[in-house]
Amino acid sequence: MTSDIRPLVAGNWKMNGTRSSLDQIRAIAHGVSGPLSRKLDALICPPATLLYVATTLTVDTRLMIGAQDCHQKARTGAHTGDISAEMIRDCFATHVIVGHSERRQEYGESNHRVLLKARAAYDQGLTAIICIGETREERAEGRTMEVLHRQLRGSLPDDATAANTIIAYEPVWAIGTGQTPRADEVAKVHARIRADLVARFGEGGETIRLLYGGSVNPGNAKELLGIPHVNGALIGGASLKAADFLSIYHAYEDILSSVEA
Ligand SMILES: O=C(CO)COP(=O)(O)O
Repeated sequence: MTSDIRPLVAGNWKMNGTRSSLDQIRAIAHGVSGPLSRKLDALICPPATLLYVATTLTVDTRLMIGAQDCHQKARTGAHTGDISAEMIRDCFATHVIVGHSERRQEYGESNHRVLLKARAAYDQGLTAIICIGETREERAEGRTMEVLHRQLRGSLPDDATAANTIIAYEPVWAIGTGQTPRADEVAKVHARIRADLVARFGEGGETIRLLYGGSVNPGNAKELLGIPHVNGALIGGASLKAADFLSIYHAYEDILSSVEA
């Protein structure tokens, strides 16, 4: 991690969570509202069905709530089944994930569509968490950096800033598999993403948060989150249980105190 960027621990609940899961949201909100919250942000992205109730439950806490996707049209229209950035804002959510590999794969979302979705998020004052990542095949062919460069160039609007954008590097082969890249590989990729952002956005690119996602769990969090240029995590499975999410969140206690020492 880089000491001058405030880290973020974020959970993506994907297609999980019903009303009975609200206890987990409550417990997470309680757990992230202690002294560590002065140095660290926390976000949960529940399914859209729980969005409004989740923001209502967490209104006076340090836990932020985000959505998992939005339509590329920011406000309203004839798009059956879709949710707009305006609707997300109307639920008092502050963030939205766009371009997750599950959406890129299941719905054929292109880089350009992801860019339009990010713009829709900006239009409504939301922070877009833009996901990029290589597949197992692309990695095996040694094309990781090329793929990430193309995704970054194609998915990020020209007016991306540290205030409206977070990048999540999620190797597709690491999602839900229990496999993660080695620490030196994550370090190399994040350094390249940072360099890419600085080349395009200048000084503004230096402070856009870079999250790592893919099989982050309480056992590997300290190692992954301590890597240079890793400014937090986007957690899938391990964010569903408050105890696991909070254990990852608390991995930052040691990391932040060693940075300060
Ligand atoms: O896709 C992810 C978060 O967006 C990562 O999922 P897992 O943590 O379950 O591997």
